[in-house]
Amino acid sequence: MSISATPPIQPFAITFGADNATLEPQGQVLTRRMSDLEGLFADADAWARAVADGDPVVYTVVSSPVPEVPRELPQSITTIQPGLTAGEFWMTKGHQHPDPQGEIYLGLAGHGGLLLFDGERAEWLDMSPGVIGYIPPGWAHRSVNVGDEPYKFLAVYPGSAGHDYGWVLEHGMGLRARRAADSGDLDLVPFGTPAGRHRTGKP
Ligand SMILES: O=P(O)(O)OC[C@H]1O[C@H](O)[C@H](O)[C@@H](O)[C@@H]1O
Repeated sequence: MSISATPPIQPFAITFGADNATLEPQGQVLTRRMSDLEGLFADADAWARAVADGDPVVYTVVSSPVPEVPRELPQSITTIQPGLTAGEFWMTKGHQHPDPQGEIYLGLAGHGGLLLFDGERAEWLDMSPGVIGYIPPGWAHRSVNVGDEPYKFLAVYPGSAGHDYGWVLEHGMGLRARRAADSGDLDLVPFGTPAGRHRTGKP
């Protein structure tokens, strides 16, 4: 069942399906394909090839029926597929809240990271099942799947926070999450690092 409640909302329970990270009742479902992530990966040519080569689903966001309106507290479960685009881990678009308000994430499955950027400082929170990541007001945030399985997390956020995607296109996110070619480990590199290069300048 997919519904979207209208305020005033009556108290209700949502059943969380742990196996597939489902919500019942369920609200909107958002699907983001590679073509929706234009301008976000360091290697624009690799991004364009991935779009041409099937335009894969990178992540989905399943919301509860609680709407994004002032004073409500919507929730959603995001599932990011595992993948790499020219060595850069698949990720969400990332956004800033136009109305600076906090948000919490809870890791549910897989291995991910929460990249936070306030315009000057960047922080990385390692996310796995059971970890709560806190996003303070004023920090843009992007989630990244750094594992080989789908990374799933629950988000709870103020309904009036909003999503500013232009901020990330303008300011970047401070860091990029890459898979090191030699070790296969997570390598966080400065945001402006050319695609295919490491912090040390190695090819
Ligand atoms: O909005 P994106 O940057 O694409 O991130 C995907 C989603 O992540 C979390 O679930 C947020 O709470 C959602 O509001 C957001 O839509």
